[in-house]
Amino acid sequence: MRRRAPAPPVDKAGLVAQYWESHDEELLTASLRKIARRLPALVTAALRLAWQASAPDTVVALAGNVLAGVFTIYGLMATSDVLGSLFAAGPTPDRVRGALPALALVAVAAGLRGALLAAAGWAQARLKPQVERLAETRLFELTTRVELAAFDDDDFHNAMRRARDSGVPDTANVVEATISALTGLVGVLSATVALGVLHPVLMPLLLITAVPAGWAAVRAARLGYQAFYRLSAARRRKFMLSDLMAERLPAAEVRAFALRDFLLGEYAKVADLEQDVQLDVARRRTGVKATGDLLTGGATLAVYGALAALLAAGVIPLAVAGTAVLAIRTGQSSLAGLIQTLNRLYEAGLYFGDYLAFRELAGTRIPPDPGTEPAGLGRLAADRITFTYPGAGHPALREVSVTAGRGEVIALVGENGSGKTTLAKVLAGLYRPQSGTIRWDGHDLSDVDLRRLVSVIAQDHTRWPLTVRENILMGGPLDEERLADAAAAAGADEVVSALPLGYDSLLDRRFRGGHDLSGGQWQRIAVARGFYRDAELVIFDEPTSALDARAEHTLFERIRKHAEGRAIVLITHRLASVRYADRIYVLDRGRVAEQGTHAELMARDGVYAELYGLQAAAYRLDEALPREPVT
Ligand SMILES: Nc1ncnc2c1ncn2[C@@H]1O[C@H](COP(=O)(O)OP(=O)(O)OP(=O)(O)O)[C@@H](O)[C@H]1O
Repeated sequence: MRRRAPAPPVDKAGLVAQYWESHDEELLTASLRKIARRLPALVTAALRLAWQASAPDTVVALAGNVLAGVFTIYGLMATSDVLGSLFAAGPTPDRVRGALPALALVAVAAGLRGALLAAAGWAQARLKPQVERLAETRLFELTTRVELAAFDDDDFHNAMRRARDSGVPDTANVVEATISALTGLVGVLSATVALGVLHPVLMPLLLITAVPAGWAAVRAARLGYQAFYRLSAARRRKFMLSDLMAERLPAAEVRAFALRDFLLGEYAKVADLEQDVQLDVARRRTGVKATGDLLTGGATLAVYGALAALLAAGVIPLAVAGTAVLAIRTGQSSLAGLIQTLNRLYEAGLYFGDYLAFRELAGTRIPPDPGTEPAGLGRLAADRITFTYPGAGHPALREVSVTAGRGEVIALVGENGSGKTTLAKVLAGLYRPQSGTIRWDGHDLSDVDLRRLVSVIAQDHTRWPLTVRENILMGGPLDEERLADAAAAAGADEVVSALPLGYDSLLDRRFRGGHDLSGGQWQRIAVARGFYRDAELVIFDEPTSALDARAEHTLFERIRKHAEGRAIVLITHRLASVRYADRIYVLDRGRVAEQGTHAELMARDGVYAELYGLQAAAYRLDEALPREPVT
């Protein structure tokens, strides 16, 4: 069974919250207890990922921090000995001399602690890019493997965007925060152990001073999330406005419709709101920090009072009291840091959770392993196939049967939305029909590996931001002769010869030296891609929609020749160009309404004849118009 992600929450304005905002409320309301409950699972998952990214770096990062903690305790104990010698009775030079061995130990402990922390810090820094890379690679391994239909499922899509935009970056943050939390924990434990060894009564003193600092850290973090939450709708609008003002695609319309002042005005409104909220947060955070500092000051006073009382009562000697002050300071900063880190870990953990959940979800959408690759294609036969897009109310294809044999050109025609593109994608194995069968020389389509045998020139083909050569080869091996033939067949050779670097020209204006092409020129490159691939089944989905009349005529001729030794499925609205097709299927609202050769369909005088007649009449009308220029 497929797992569906929970429905996105709806915000106060009635808008469906965006995928990047889904955790804001959770962050806003998370209690320390809730944070603590989630931590073990989070830490385990983070450490597992860190281990997979680099076992040696994980070991060094963890062991370095733990050992540094041991040396902190050791250093504090040695400090106590130093103070004990200094505060002992006797002449000062003797006391100093007596303190020297312990002082040397303090220096050694500090040096080793520093070295261990440096090694752990280095390992931690090395882990970050490795974890990020691993997380990203795993994500893309899945996004490129899941069935195409998953991309039509908006729950899947949202889960993927969340995992990609926040999950991957926060994966490294979770690992980093886990190790930092461990560092903080070791720091707190070391100080606590040191205090306990000095005198058990000293242990609670650490808590007294740490609580206000911890409270201030959590409160300040909450205020930050609240601002983030309050600004979520504004941020969404700001993203949209910044895209409109600083992206290439809308740039022409921004100028043509004189939208500059309007957009800047809208932007100012959002920016004002954002600024107000941020200033408000800054003011409240300062208040929280001041209160925290004040309370910490009070608590410190109380601790010193307690120490003085213990000293006066003879419970602890002066040297122990001095060391206790140091230990409390060490523990205090570790504890404040630890609480902050746990907060960070929890926040990053929510997005990391999304990443893990997406990986699980994507695992359920991976098609079964394809079988063996057939040697060639004799006949492809679809029998009464029905296909409904995920979430769609009605089928895009109903009980459709078509066949395409080697050496044949079959044409799919019909009005917009009649199901031509959907049928082509189903025949190519990109979508699996819910019922009916498709057989490739008798083998069910799901049992054969078609990846190298089918070529689809999509109607909405991608304008790959790569070089011309890469756009045509699409990762395939280079065969210069075939490349030249494919480019010539598609009319892309003319495009290439006009570019300064020929096949090496980069087709992306966002990079230096990049070029852009006209719609028709892009289409020629896309068609060349289809010709270059030595496929058994080639699907051309409106390959001439952007071509001029001459190029269109030539291309249809080439497609016809290309059918030798393979099967061609051609989708087009130019009915004059399908006259030569071996079979024409006329689709109407997802069904095959008519089929046959051009002559048969004309004789039938049905939908095809009507559409053909309309197009022909338009040309005849045009021919009948006066040729003199209109004055
Ligand atoms: N990804 C999708 N998700 C849901 N419905 C879709 C999707 N793609 C297409 N449809 C719907 O399926 C039906 C068939 O669409 P299809 O693209 O196959 O039509 P077509 O005959 O190729 O149209 P055109 O001539 O405009 O290219 C339409 O009702 C369309 O709205």
